[in-house]
Amino acid sequence: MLLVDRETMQNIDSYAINEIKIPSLCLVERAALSVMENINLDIRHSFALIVSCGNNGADGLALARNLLAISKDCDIYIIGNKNKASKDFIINYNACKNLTENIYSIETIEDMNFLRKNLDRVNTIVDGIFGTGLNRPVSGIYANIIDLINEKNIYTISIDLPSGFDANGENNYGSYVDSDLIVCMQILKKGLYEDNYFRDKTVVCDIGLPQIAIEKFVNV
Ligand SMILES: NC(=O)C1=CN([C@@H]2O[C@H](COP(=O)(O)OP(=O)(O)OC[C@H]3O[C@@H](n4cnc5c(N)ncnc54)[C@H](OP(=O)(O)O)[C@@H]3O)[C@@H](O)[C@H]2O)[C@H](O)CC1
Ligand SMILES: [K+]
Repeated sequence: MLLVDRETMQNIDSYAINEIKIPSLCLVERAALSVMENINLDIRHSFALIVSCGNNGADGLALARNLLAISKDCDIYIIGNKNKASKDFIINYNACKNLTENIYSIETIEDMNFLRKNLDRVNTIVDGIFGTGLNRPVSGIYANIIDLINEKNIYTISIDLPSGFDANGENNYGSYVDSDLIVCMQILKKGLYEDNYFRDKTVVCDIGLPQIAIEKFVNV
């Protein structure tokens, strides 16, 4: 079984993008579509996509775009500073803005109260807050939102990793999303494998990272 830690996954991603010249946006699109393939669209019609502004969030917004394209009901909640957003996030955000008005920034207590109420409209939450970029304990509004997701007991899908969970399984960063399904990109992250509570909920999906990029950093 092929496993990677956070740093190795980041090396593979960046080698594929910077050396092999695979457009990052294509990987994000594949990631989004791989999540979509794992959603039962016959029963899931209403979604809350909760994202922050990195590429885990970009995957979430690309998924929102694809769900909106087939007329699914999507509320998009954004945490963090959009001025620091990744370019793949911004591209997908601009498209989402043209497809729905239901996009909300979550910054204040009032925003949190709105989120608490509005989440009851949906039967599916998509967690695109943190993936392999998580590198320190989760605090403030991020921790509050993760706790709220868990309180709600709504079916929740995490993109790549449950937000707040350390990809390496070494650090306790505080709150993490207690997801029902984890759609992990390309290679199983070590932390997910080592704990069968997470492993049993995880599917691993190919997003088109070439074998040559993987073999550069992992003994296959
Ligand atoms: N091109 C690619 O690399 C692809 C990645 N995929 C998906 O993207 C994520 C990884 O994306 P990345 O942008 O590297 O990071 P995250 O989105 O996981 O995190 C975003 C930023 O959040 C900050 N951060 C980290 N820890 C915390 C914390 N505890 N509290 C607040 N903020 C935090 C950090 O930025 P700083 O500058 O603040 O350090 C992160 O950069 C990967 O998991 C995949 O889902 C695509 O799937 C394919 C292409
Ligand atoms: K996530």
